[in-house]
Amino acid sequence: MQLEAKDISFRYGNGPWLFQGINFTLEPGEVVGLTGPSGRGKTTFCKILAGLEKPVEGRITIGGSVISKKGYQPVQLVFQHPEKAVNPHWKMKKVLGEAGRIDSELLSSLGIEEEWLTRWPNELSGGELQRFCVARALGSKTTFLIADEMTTMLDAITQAQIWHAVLEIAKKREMGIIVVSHEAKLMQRLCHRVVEFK
Ligand SMILES: Nc1ncnc2c1ncn2[C@@H]1O[C@H](COP(=O)(O)OP(=O)(O)OP(=O)(O)O)[C@@H](O)[C@H]1O
Repeated sequence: MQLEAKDISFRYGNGPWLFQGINFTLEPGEVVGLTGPSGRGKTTFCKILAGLEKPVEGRITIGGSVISKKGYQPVQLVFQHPEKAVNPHWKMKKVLGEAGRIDSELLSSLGIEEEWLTRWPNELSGGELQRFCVARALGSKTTFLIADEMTTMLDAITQAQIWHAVLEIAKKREMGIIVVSHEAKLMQRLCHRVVEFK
């Protein structure tokens, strides 16, 4: 089922319009890049797609139906800074628990070591923590993943390992992905098409 944004307009409070009348679709299994200058509203648009921000106009649907606020959210978002996305008072096993049951194959494909599960978030490196955020976003009910600068702060090897694992899973599950990045080479390598936010 397709993820569809129809006639989306948004502004914060009474501020200027960030964007108006945006139409966008993402098919299952499709990898689409989102690029454009800083501050144009890419992250805001991603939040709207994931139901974290309400559009002023327009609607988001999956297979023609508005996504319910209750229960597991099928559109999952991973941001650049994992330390802002996890509860510092929860050990990693509990952090992962938010996604429901996570299979150990997924954890090992993301390079997550068993021993890390008993640690606190501040006992992991940024790259290690981000692997957990990716794993958490890939619960079995996720149908679309939004990667907003997901690997920007990581070294090339970690970046490659994470994307390899994510793309394998996406292929297996026919999951659609949005990649937000300023790195043209990464976009070229990963995406079927790229949309520019002007
Ligand atoms: N909660 C908020 N309240 C008011 N303004 C906001 C809020 N969040 C973001 N903005 C503003 O909205 C604009 C768009 O921000 P957004 O983060 O969506 O842009 P972006 O295209 O993702 O930028 P970047 O490429 O730098 O990440 C910016 O000018 C930002 O200052």
